[in-house]
Amino acid sequence: MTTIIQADNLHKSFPTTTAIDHISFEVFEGEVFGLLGPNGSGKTTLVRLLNGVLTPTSGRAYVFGKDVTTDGSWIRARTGVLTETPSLYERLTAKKNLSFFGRFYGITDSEIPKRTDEMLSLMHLSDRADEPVGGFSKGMKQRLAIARALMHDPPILFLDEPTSGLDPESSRQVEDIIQELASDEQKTIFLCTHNLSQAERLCSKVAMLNTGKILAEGSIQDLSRRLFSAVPVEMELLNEPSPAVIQAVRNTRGVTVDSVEGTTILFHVTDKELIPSIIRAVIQEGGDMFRIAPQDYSLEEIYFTVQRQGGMTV
Ligand SMILES: Nc1ncnc2c1ncn2[C@@H]1O[C@H](COP(=O)(O)OP(=O)(O)OP(=O)(O)O)[C@@H](O)[C@H]1O
Repeated sequence: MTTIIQADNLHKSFPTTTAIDHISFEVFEGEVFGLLGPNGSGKTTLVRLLNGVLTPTSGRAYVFGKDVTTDGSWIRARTGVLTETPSLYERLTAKKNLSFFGRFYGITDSEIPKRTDEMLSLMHLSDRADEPVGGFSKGMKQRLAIARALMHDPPILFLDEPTSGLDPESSRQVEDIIQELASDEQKTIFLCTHNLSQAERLCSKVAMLNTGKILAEGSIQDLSRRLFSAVPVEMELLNEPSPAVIQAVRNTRGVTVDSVEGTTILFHVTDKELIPSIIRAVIQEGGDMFRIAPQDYSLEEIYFTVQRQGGMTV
């Protein structure tokens, strides 16, 4: 796995606040990395540091191995940034907006029409290309702003709350685009969001930021394994389980039975890998297994547990 972004004890203080407090993390190529945190936790400051727009007070950060402090313009030529309030020229058409920003990014006049058409098509805006942006819906403006950030074909995209203020349908459309950019175009995506279910759908890894500190970082599976010592499992049988079947589940290593409700046994197991041995034990005792479902912890459960604990203890 190639490291694309690396922060090493990165720290940023303003005269009266510490915005980023000695954080370290890595983002790999093609990842959708979610930066989660409440308002004022330091997300925007971190994006600005990683793009070389702000200088760290101490510590280091590298993008493609280049130091953000000394190689900001080299880095910015390879990143696309969508800020929380994307500024588009309302009186210009979608096409003219993209052409304008394309020129700004140094795309040659001969390449601009092709690139503009590609971007409008990727964002499902081709049929509105010649209309002024002032008449666009919020969702359309947001897709155009993503297109703008992609004009120079950057391998990394920083998206700050890309679906804030959008209705569920437009949000889903933007999420689908983000997913396509990562899977089909191999873009590395750094997604700042408050939206936990969105992060759960999109991100391969998340970092939880609070008052400038990373409280936890990892994939959702990794975080749940580290936070919770057992996986909840629901096992449904065709008929009510016999005492022998219940005992067989109870006797399997790593299992704690919580309750038996009709045809369903609810239990916790210390490791998902023990599930096949539970299935074997039930079948051996003549249980007619109908369904077994290990329940994953949601990102919301993980997030609030981490916030309550003030960080990961393991
Ligand atoms: N230029 C600045 N000068 C002084 N303080 C700043 C500056 N920029 C950010 N801060 C402070 O740093 C902290 C982190 O702010 P930041 O904007 O990075 O948070 P955020 O997580 O992006 O918030 P939001 O979700 O509301 O956008 C806040 O306390 C903020 O007031």
